[in-house]
Amino acid sequence: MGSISVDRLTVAYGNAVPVLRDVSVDVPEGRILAVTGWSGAGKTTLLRAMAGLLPPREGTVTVDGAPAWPRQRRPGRSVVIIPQDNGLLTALTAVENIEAVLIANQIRPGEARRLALHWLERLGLSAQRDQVVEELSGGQQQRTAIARGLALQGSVVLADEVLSELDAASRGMVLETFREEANRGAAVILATHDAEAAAFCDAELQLTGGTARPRRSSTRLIGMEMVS
Ligand SMILES: Nc1ncnc2c1ncn2[C@@H]1O[C@H](COP(=O)(O)OP(=O)(O)OP(=O)(O)O)[C@@H](O)[C@H]1O
Repeated sequence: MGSISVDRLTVAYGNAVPVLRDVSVDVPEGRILAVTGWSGAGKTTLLRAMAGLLPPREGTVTVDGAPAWPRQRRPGRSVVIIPQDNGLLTALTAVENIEAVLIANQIRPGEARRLALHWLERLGLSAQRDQVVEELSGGQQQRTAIARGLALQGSVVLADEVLSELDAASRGMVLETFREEANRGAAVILATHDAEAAAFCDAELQLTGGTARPRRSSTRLIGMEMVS
């Protein structure tokens, strides 16, 4: 159902030295890719380029066979990004945050409510559904953002450092939901510093270039069939 292909991708901010240089990776449907690397290595940059939010300087990103850039504004929810900073509206409740995004994506209000409640329950947040976000703990906010992203049922799911505030039990639950998403047919990409989470994934793309060593190859891939 979902696949993403990154081919010889180079991304830079303005005229600066590229953050990513010559990165290639394919994530077929049903697979989970971990994107690892030190702070500043370019994990968020890669996910944003995969989502079509940043233009390639060179190379391409292809989602389900279509170019990710320029980003399509047509209705549809093929690529979903769960951002590192959550991006929740703090004055709204957990359920309202999810409903608002679903309704903005052409889902009818009744169905949006049903889906929002389902995903909050799936992430262990039924008791928090009517609490405003600013009253939730960091980990509860992170799980709310994950529930909001998964409720969109994207064919490609990009999760940016979404485990950082979670205890071990919650991390396990979230990884299990990502596995279910992959089993549904999505391609899942998880940027993480967590070695255990990376080991749970089907393959790992380690970014080693960053801005500190821009002349070195940016990628190393562990996991055979994803090498392109
Ligand atoms: N909007 C921007 N404008 C200019 N430079 C940026 C911008 N966003 C990120 N960078 C730079 O790009 C590099 C990679 O940043 P990025 O956020 O992709 O790294 P990361 O691996 O996700 O880091 P972390 O693990 O700390 O989240 C950094 O040197 C950063 O300063």
